[in-house]
Amino acid sequence: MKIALFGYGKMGKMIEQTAIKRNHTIVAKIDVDTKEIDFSNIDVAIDFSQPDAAFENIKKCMEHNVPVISGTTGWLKDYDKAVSFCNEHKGAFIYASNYSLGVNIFFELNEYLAKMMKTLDQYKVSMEEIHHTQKLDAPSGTAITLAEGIIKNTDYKGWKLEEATDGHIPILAKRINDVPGTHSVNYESPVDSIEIKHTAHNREGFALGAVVAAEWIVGKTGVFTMKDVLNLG
Ligand SMILES: NC(=O)C1=CN([C@@H]2O[C@H](COP(=O)(O)OP(=O)(O)OC[C@H]3O[C@@H](n4cnc5c(N)ncnc54)[C@H](OP(=O)(O)O)[C@@H]3O)[C@@H](O)[C@H]2O)C=CC1
Ligand SMILES: O=C(O)C1=N[C@H](C(=O)O)C[C@H](O)C1
Repeated sequence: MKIALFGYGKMGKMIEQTAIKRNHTIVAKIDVDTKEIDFSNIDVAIDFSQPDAAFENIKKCMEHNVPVISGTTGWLKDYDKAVSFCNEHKGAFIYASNYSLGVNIFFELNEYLAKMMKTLDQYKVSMEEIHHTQKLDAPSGTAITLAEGIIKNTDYKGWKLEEATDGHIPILAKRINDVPGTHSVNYESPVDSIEIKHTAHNREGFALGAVVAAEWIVGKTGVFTMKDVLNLG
């Protein structure tokens, strides 16, 4: 496949390595200064750029009928607009807050646990995410997906950064040098606690998942998720 990378930072570079190992070709590396893009030579675009750049990049690809894999976080206020735009242009689009297989299994586990905890009022949930200090958004996209998975299956009304007492899930976002991404969900009662945790050791899992999603989407039309790609039901 001929892949265009929107964003050639930490993730763009890792995706390039993974794509080449899987016999794909990187035909474009696009950043904020790129003036012209030859969309006729692109099979699929992968966007790991910045929160304020992602939506415009995604729309540009859809306008030119190029399927888009979106990994950038922190732009989700525009997600519904991206879905409408994709449908209007009969495009193909996947957004995932986290492309790693392990985190997508963790998402399923989180929802299963939330269903079991729904009626157990003695347990209070909280979440923690830890990332490197260059990260622009907080909480992480993955933490938001985890919170949404709990909210969907319990009576929690929403999430809040740090302290939360009024039916919201508190999320603590920590920034520590070089941490690729750690997420934990904790249920605390007066007598015990239950914690589930995912720790990324490096960025390879994110990159592999994004390339697998790119391979999967070519030739399809519609808006999909990693559940579709990984057949997680
Ligand atoms: N979904 C997932 O699985 C994962 C998602 N992410 C997300 O991916 C995004 C990128 O992460 P990461 O690679 O670590 O970040 P980096 O900051 O290392 O890379 C982002 C790159 O995007 C470039 N950029 C800025 N503006 C534009 C633009 N308009 N078009 C194209 N590129 C642009 C930046 O260039 P410059 O430096 O010159 O500004 C930079 O090179 C983040 O939102 C992060 O949260 C990260 C890991 C996994
Ligand atoms: O910025 C990062 O690095 C990461 N961002 C994603 C997120 O916001 O959840 C995924 C991963 O945790 C790494």
